[in-house]
Amino acid sequence: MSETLISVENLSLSFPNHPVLSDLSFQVNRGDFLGVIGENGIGKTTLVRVILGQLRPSAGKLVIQEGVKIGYVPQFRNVDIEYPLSIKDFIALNFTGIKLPWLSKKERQRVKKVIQQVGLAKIADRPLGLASGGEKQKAYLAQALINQPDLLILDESTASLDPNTKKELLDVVLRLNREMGLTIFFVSHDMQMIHEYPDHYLWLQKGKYEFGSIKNLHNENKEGQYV
Ligand SMILES: Nc1ncnc2c1ncn2[C@@H]1O[C@H](COP(=O)(O)OP(=O)(O)OP(=O)(O)O)[C@@H](O)[C@H]1O
Repeated sequence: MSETLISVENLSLSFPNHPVLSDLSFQVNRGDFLGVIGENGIGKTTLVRVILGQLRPSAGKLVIQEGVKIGYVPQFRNVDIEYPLSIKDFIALNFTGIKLPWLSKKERQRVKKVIQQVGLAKIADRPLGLASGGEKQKAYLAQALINQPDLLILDESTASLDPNTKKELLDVVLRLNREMGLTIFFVSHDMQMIHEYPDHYLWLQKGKYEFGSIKNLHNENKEGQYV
């Protein structure tokens, strides 16, 4: 039986006078690639914040298996052209539990490894400020991988990237999923990407939701976009 990393049971969450998530139940198993879709304001980021422990459900529960490490890739935001750190140094910023002001040999090897995994080896010494949008987003992805997470959350991480760059980033994510068994929680508006990459989907809708295998996501919605 597959190992459950996140188990959500009858979860509801309301802000004052504003119900957002209602009676939600689903599971994320190790190795899943879950696509989370839904229109603006439906509660996708709110759900991510519950997983990250920043918000408490109003009812029901969300249980994360003990010891599960989470990596988080934010929405793309531009970095100033003057930003002084190299891509490599930027990625190393995310190490947790560093005891020394400089990196150990093991940590340097880890930085090298994630840089290779996301395909930035050739430009690792270039200032991050001079990198393209796609390269910057790969640097954020590498940062999220540095502490060897079990679960990677991508919250609209491909929004505002052009279609080819989006695909390139998701190809890297898919490889991490397939080859290393990294569990993916991919939040997106982009129905086409949801059809193409994930193996499961969670579709948040007003007062209801759908959860299941991607083959049950109806084809008539394939061209739909939630923008
Ligand atoms: N701290 C808060 N207090 C009150 N309302 C909030 C708070 N955070 C979010 N909301 C509201 O809850 C709803 C869900 O927001 P959320 O950011 O989860 O939506 P989303 O699906 O991620 O939307 P988007 O696709 O636009 O990012 C929105 O109406 C939002 O305004």
